[in-house]
Amino acid sequence: MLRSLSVPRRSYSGVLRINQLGRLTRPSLTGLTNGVIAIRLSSTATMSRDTSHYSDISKMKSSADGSFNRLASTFREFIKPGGKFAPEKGRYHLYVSYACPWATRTLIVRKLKGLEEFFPVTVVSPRMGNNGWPFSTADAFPNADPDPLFGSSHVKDLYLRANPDYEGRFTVPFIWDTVHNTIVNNESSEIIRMFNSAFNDQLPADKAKVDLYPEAKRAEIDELNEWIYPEINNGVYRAGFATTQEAYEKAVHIVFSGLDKVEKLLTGKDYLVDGQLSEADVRLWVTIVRFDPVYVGHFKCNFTTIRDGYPEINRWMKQLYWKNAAFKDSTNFEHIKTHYYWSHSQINGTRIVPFGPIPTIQPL
Ligand SMILES: N[C@@H](CCC(=O)N[C@@H](CS)C(=O)NCC(=O)O)C(=O)O
Repeated sequence: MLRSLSVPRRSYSGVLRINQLGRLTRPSLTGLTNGVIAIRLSSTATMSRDTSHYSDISKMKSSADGSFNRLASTFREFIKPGGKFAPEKGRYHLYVSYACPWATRTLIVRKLKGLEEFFPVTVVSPRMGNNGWPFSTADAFPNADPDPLFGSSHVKDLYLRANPDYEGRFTVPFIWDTVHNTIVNNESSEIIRMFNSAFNDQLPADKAKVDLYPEAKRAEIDELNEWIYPEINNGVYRAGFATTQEAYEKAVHIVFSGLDKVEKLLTGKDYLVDGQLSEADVRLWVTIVRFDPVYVGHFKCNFTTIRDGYPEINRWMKQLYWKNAAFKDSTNFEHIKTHYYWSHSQINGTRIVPFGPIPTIQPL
């Protein structure tokens, strides 16, 4: 496709880069008149600014003491009636990875709330290389999709389309708005809150009444989220991405003391907050289901496994997986295992994906 574009100088002065499949990713320049150049548009044309320090996770810097600190998400708008982003069918799109726990939160809640038609989903390939998350057109993988909106080759192309000056990591999940052609929100904890309530008046009664953050239980849920996120959800990453022995040991002890607390909380109970499924379960579950297949080995969280060391957590996890399709259908162990073991070459240089555990999740 050949198009004329007016582009600022810096966007065509970028260096040549080779993507993970060995392809040249600089757009080819075919003419230049008065600042208007003809660019043979490849889907990578939007990414000529050098953003490799954000897209390549193997080059991610840790803090001076060797600990991992997650950057805050930056697109933080809300879908709400009367707002810039109104709750409308056919308007939004959800981009996810099956591998990513934060993205899996959004898939689970989307399904629990029956929002499939409001948020069509695109799944990236699990092999995150030096350009970040690829779509299937750049890296074919079973159950990965092409980008249906723009034919982008990588998630980063969409971030730079939304904001050419974007500074930050190119993360999933995120919601794309086809009216303003931008990212509405890339923070899963906020996306699941929107899913929980913003579309209720357009949903059938049985789905509208599903409430994962009920008024009466909010204080209890907030209190759980407050320690489960740093100690467990992000805790496993802090153990796995630590670059000193000291930072790792500190982080891994926090993970297991968090799990000990959860084991006590779940004893004899089906849900964290008495009697009902809430967002606290969803937020914890996505980490627990990855624990034995990935975090025990890859992130060195190996004091014990969930199946051997935490019978109550294991029972809770299996029940949700085997009895609730929203959980099982949002989980793809092939994507999960491949992503972590393949993508973090700073931790697993051979990129070998372990065969076990067998089974990946135990039967009920
Ligand atoms: N705060 C974000 C975190 C999302 C996130 O870190 N996603 C990871 C995958 S699990 C990602 O896309 N990382 C890409 C990168 O850091 O380059 C959320 O909860 O939505």
